[in-house]
Amino acid sequence: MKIQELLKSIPFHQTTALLSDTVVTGIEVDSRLVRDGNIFVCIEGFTTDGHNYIQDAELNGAAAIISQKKVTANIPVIIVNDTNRALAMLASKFYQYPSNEVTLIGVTGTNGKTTVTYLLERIFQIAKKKTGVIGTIQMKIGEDTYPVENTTPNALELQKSLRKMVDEKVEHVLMEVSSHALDLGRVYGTDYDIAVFTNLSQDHLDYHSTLEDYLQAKSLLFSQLGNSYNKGKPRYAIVNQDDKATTLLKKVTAQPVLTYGCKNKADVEAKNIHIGASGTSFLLVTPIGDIDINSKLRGMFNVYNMLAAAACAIASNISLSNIKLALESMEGVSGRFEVVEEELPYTVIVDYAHTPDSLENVLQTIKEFSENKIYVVVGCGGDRDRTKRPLMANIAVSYADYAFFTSDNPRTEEPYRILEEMVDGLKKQTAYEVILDRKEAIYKAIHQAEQGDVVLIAGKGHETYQQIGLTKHYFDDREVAKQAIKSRE
Ligand SMILES: CC(=O)N[C@H]1[C@@H](OP(=O)(O)OP(=O)(O)OC[C@H]2O[C@@H](n3ccc(=O)[nH]c3=O)[C@H](O)[C@@H]2O)O[C@H](CO)[C@@H](O)[C@@H]1O[C@H](C)C(=O)N[C@@H](C)C(=O)N[C@H](CCC(=O)O)C(=O)O
Ligand SMILES: Nc1ncnc2c1ncn2[C@@H]1O[C@H](COP(=O)(O)OP(=O)(O)OP(=O)(O)O)[C@@H](O)[C@H]1O
Ligand SMILES: N[C@H](CCC[C@H](N)C(=O)O)C(=O)O
Ligand SMILES: [Mg+2]
Repeated sequence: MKIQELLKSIPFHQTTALLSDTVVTGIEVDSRLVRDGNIFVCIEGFTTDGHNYIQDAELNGAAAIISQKKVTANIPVIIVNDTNRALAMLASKFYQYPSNEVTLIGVTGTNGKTTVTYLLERIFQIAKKKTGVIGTIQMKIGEDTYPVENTTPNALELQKSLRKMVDEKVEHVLMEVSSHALDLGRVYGTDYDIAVFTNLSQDHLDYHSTLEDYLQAKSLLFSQLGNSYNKGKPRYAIVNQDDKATTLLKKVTAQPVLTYGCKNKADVEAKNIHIGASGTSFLLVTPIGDIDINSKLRGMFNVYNMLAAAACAIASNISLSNIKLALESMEGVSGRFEVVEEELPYTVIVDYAHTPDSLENVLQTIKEFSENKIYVVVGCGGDRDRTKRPLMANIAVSYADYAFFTSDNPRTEEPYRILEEMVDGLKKQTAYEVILDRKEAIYKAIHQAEQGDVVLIAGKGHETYQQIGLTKHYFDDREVAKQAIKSRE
């Protein structure tokens, strides 16, 4: 694409040199990956500043620089107010607005995003639509999977991935949209057909200064809904009527709203809810009719996830019978309430609960069906919201009979300090121990379990690493749990 054509996507900019008829061969944000004819976009990061690498980019053959500062270079420099936003606009144009060519569903909220996207994947697969998924676990195109760094990729990766999906005939894309992504403009210029909100509770207060700030970031998905390029498509906002944050989301969206809930009157509701040890049943009440659902997913929080997915499916013209078939055939999501081995005298569950609210939900669910003691193995991530540490520790001991506090990705923090911050906040004398090494903690918990006990290993779910310092060491809670179970025999 000619550079003049590409630059039409960022109308207000200044150039330091007259631009030739240069053909842009690609866009790059990492100077080390720049190739001949690429334009290099300088991003101010959290660790370093892309503006420091302009010379590297030049040496690697960059054709032009997009900068938000006055810089000197031997190639044209295009100055914009905000390079993050410019990147999103340029990438959307370079990849020819792929979000206009698929039905794009964005899911945001503190908990349940991954679960809702996989419920939707199942629903659209049952309805014989080719799907793509972008989220915490991986990126998926049909059945092909690709590793990811972030829950929501940066704008460049996102537009590239969406184009690949269009090329591979994907019709419905289900993607998680994190608050970081919304705040950093990773999804500007992306045209969502449906925006879904799960819930809001405390997380990420390291990044967002207050809960209001965090909500404001999440609300961008709703205020941006339908403000993009293709004006022809119907769009919907799907919101949780039982969550206070929904009031703001309804205000900021200009699109029709479909509500779901169990407590307050909503368009899509669950009635006669029964939460059992092996699954959940309820009557799904919707504007297009009512239908009984018998799901293998456990916990009240999963009723909410199923309602969010069902509301979204209804907005996408999927029949109730297909919704039922999909919800009932869903076995679960990797690392979410995953029972490690069936047929044991005790139960071992691996779950991705890494926020106070999710930990409480999952422990509440276990408490409802457990016959005996509950053991919990849990930690808190390093370089992340410190205020959730004492909250999670208190929740762990108030539901479990015994807690093992252990490492969960200490990253660049001193691992022991994180655990100290957890236990220092404990409000009552209680039964717990601190075991720094996660494998040792899992072994000890599993070795103590007796008939009818439940061991919950929380926080890492599907993750296959333990990050200590800057190094990710291979670690899978499910594999370690299996080894611990075997070592008892
Ligand atoms: C805080 C944050 O969002 N960081 C993201 C950011 O990294 P960074 O700010 O550290 O980038 P940096 O290293 O300072 O580099 C700045 C710029 O200089 C460039 N550079 C750097 C070196 C060089 O030699 N040449 C060069 O050009 C880099 O390519 C970059 O463009 O940009 C990277 C590339 O896009 C991201 O992978 C990285 O996410 C890190 C891994 C991260 O942990 N992010 C978390 C907090 C996050 O975003 N999480 C949310 C999910 C949260 C949830 O809902 O639970 C997510 O969406 O994943
Ligand atoms: N609707 C919900 N409400 C509260 N807790 C939930 C809900 N759904 C799932 N959980 C809990 O949160 C954990 C994470 O679920 P999930 O991965 O679906 O959320 P997520 O929003 O994608 O998280 P992340 O922000 O890490 O991407 C689950 O393992 C479960 O313990
Ligand atoms: N998306 C979340 C995942 C947290 C998972 C937990 N295992 C941790 O490392 O804190 C984050 O990056 O904050
Ligand atoms: Mg997720």
